[in-house]
Amino acid sequence: MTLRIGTRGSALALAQTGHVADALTAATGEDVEIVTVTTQGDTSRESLSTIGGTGVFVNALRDALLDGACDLVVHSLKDLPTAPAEGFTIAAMPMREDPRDALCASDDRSLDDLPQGARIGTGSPRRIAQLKRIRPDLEVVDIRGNIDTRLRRIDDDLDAVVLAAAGLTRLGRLDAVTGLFDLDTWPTAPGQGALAIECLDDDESSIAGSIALLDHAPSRWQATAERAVLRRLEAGCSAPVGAAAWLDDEDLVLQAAVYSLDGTEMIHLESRAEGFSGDGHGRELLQAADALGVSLADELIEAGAADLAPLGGAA
Ligand SMILES: NCc1[nH]cc(CCC(=O)O)c1CC(=O)O
Repeated sequence: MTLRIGTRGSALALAQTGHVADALTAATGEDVEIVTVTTQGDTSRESLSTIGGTGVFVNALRDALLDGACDLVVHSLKDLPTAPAEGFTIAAMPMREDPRDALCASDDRSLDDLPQGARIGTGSPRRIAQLKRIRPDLEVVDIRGNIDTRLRRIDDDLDAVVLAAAGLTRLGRLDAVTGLFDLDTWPTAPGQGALAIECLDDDESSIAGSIALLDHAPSRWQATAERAVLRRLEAGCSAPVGAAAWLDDEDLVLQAAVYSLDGTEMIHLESRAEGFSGDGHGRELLQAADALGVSLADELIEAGAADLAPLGGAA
């Protein structure tokens, strides 16, 4: 049997899918083929919000599954809406890459080294709020496009850009990183650095079982807790919300923050749950991770999170 993996055609998507293909070959011994799915988001010159937000990428890959053009697809988890999709299942979340954000600046500068009024590029409301909080003097410039396009702006018209360390790692561009933000002061997008391998939710098929060999339980616990925060807040991927979970011995620690768009206000809370041990892939720990995220989101709302920023809405 040949397993066909559907992917977007961007350099990052192809790099991610290449890793998954190698891991799948190693784990199953099956032949693996990569099918590039061109999406309207890749070909259109219109802004993403005009053609339906980041959901266009996800939907095009799911259509390829429904059409039988491929057997599984690879998503960046942070770009996947938190609402469960009927008929599809996330059969694996492989071991997560570094979830931190990275600063990429000219002349090897850290954030502290940047001169007054330096121009720094990011289009993410969360990153804008986090930057303004620490360096209100900076001029934040809204940038879009793929990672290489963004990196090229450094030394061109910008002093620095903020990007996910995971994407830079996967593209072999860690050389561009001049600083990394600590998760406990700079929580990132829920699920950042993690991949979701999705297939049709079909009991008759053995594909989900093959894919499940790539699942990494601790990564799934972390991502599940983080995404539960976003889901419970009814927030989209563009809301100024950060969440970070990690294991401290057998405790799952979860921190989450909601920011006002100008960065002047923040609610940042932490919670933890016990008993996350072994490599258990069972439902129970996933439910506990989800419950941890839900209760932390409730505490955020209780503390006034919904008054700080618009949480809902698409990118
Ligand atoms: N929103 C775009 C996007 N989706 C996934 C990544 C990076 C890889 C990841 O977080 O898994 C990026 C780029 C970025 O935010 O720098």
